[in-house]
Amino acid sequence: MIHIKNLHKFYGTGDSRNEVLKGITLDIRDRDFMVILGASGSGKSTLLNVISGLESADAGEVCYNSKNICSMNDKEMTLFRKNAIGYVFQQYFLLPNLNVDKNVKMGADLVKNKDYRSLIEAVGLADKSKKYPHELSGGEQQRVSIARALAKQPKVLYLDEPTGALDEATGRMVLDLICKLQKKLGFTMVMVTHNQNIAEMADTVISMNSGKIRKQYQNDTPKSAYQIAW
Ligand SMILES: Nc1ncnc2c1ncn2[C@@H]1O[C@H](COP(=O)(O)OP(=O)(O)OP(=O)(O)O)[C@@H](O)[C@H]1O
Repeated sequence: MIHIKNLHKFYGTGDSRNEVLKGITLDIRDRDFMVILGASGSGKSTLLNVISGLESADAGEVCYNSKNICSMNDKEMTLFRKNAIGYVFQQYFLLPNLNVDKNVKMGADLVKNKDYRSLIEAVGLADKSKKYPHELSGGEQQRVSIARALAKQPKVLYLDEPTGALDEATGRMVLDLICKLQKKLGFTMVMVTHNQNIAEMADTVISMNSGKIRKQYQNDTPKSAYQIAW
């Protein structure tokens, strides 16, 4: 369980000081698939970055199993991110001079996971494991970045617009894959997206506006990537 309590985040100083998170309180259940929706600039990515430990909070708490990451020092935070968290972004951030196998191995090596090749297989790229990122399509590169994130065996996977750079058919395929892997491996998943239709796939949906949560609801029967409109 992740407990987020009265979280505040500011950017800038003086007259240009901007409160981007205005007291967010939220619980994320283990194994939940949570989608965060909201207009551009509402604070979705900032919330994701703060609760995943990529950015610091200015006030409030983010507790993983009762441990508040906001009071961790740099060393503790690095260890926490390494051991507990996986990230997938709209840009794939693959290393261009490493092939698929080596890109995924990079994630696996952080936690000494010897079984990372099963993930390359799970994302359907076993036959392309010797290819370099520039030899792959966008959807294939995103699948590599998902395999790399999961090779760390994270307890929570944070995704920021993972289908933002993909066409509809590829986006559906990537979402379907992520959801199947979540069911199989049992991690918690929090995804930021502009695409309101994707919210129908989630267990829990958060809607943000001007740095606050305006709406939160559960889907009793989440849809699959092939059942939603796009
Ligand atoms: N590093 C930063 N420095 C200053 N302001 C920032 C920084 N990052 C974000 N902001 C501001 O914080 C606000 C929220 O940004 P954020 O990226 O969290 O919104 P978002 O809802 O994810 O938007 P989008 O959907 O367009 O990605 C915006 O007004 C943005 O300009």
